[in-house]
Amino acid sequence: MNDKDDFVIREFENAYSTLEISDYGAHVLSWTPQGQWPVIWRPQAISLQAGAAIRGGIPIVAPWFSAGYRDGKSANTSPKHGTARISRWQYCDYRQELSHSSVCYEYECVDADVARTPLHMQYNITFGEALTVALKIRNKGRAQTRCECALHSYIRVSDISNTVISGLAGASYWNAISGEVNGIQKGDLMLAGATDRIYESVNPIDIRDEGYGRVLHITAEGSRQTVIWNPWEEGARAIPDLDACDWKRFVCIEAAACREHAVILDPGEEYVLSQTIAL
Ligand SMILES: O=P(O)(O)OC[C@H]1O[C@H](O)[C@H](O)[C@@H](O)[C@@H]1O
Repeated sequence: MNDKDDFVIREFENAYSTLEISDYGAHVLSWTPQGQWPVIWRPQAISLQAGAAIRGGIPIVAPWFSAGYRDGKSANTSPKHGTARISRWQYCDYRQELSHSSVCYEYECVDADVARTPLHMQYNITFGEALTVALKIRNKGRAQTRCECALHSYIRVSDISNTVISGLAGASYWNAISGEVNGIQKGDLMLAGATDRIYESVNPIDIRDEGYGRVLHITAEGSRQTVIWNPWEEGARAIPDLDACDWKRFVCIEAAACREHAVILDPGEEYVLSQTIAL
């Protein structure tokens, strides 16, 4: 296989929306409902490089989150956020129905966090009036294993300072920046600085965006936590693929099963994590 095969980008369109997806990482790059601003944010120039993660879109984080987690604390596993987002996935299928279309990818992963048990991953992307991404993970090995995963969606907003995130009120969170363990979300969330929080909540989330005059509804299934991330101005400077003001144009809302809520899979067992984004 040569580099050209690794970096295939596919574009799909139906009566309701358009979708762009890269075989490398099975990475949704953008999703745009007809007549709307894009809902999934992507940088203007996508940088595709073997071994490097694509910025924006929906990175698939698996089979570990961040540097992994073991014995009650962060581990030191590399690459960050697992191998799924920096591997070529097998494009399997495209189907068009009346109300939606779907795309399917598969990936054989041999880098499970514990016991190096092989995992079979299947990823289904369904788009129409809404977008649903569903990651199915099956333990193909003979031993029990654990894995972490997240659907790391970059949600496009007109301006992060005018964006109201609701649905998390009362939830406790781990603040990965300050290290605070039991923060409690008071009311709606409006970001005012670098944010990296893992909420103990799987409640539906609404994103109210005055600039675009719309509310996005985000729901998840199989999820155990919700991660909210934005690097803010200074953090964004350290990220090569972001232009100067890009950080204002997205907030990452991630459906996740990570850290102490990692998924334990017996041989042959399956787990599905999905996220749906609708207007
Ligand atoms: O820059 P990346 O490797 O894509 O990670 C981006 C971010 O992903 C998640 O939201 C994590 O909670 C953050 O700690 C991390 O910085």
